Amino acid sequence: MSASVPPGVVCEGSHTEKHSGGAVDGWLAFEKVKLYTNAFIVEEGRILLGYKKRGFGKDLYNGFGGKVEPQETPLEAAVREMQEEAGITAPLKKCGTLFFVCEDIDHAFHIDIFVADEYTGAIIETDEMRPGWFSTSQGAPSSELPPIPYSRMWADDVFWMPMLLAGKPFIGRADFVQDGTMQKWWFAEV
Ligand SMILES: Nc1nc2c([nH]c(=O)n2[C@H]2C[C@H](O)[C@@H](COP(=O)(O)OP(=O)(O)OP(=O)(O)O)O2)c(=O)[nH]1
Repeated sequence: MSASVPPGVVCEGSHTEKHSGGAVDGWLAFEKVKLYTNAFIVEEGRILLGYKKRGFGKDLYNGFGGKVEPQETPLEAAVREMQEEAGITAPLKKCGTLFFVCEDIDHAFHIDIFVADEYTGAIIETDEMRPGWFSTSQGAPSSELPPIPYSRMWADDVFWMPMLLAGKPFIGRADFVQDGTMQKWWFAEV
């Protein structure tokens, strides 16, 4: 199916809507868009997340990422951020794109999401992130790792993370109001 996608979401081919909802009809308005990255290591039934120690998204678990600098491609930025925030180098591949709008921030976030199934280097805690492994097989009694902590992640992640883990490319948008509530969302496989 290829029905229209939310404003800000770019979809060149066809897509299949997977999740949508929210308490309001309209999407939040935005003027400027800034480019960001977010990257994950997924290997052998586990995923590397970082507990964000400061700044935007403080106290939430997330992938490793940040702003794309003017001279960089999103892939270069994703590799750099992974090195800066977790100390490792990974052959990242793009797996999705997220458009994120916060009522109290003057720009929208275009976030390219990357994943790799291997890395080199030693994982380290940094000033920004405390990395840790989580089980990707939710509820599997044999796993010694904790399950993915969705209740301590951005509220939209539970919708697209299963597509990332299944290796299915995805797009989506989530709007948040000032108190941190997600007020509208839409996600699709592409
Ligand atoms: N999982 C998830 N990540 C999100 C959402 N919204 C959102 O901005 N992010 C990510 C994108 C970026 O990786 C990160 C925001 O970047 P940041 O605030 O760390 O960027 P920054 O400019 O401070 O970073 P830096 O370049 O200085 O390292 O949060 C979301 O809804 N879910």
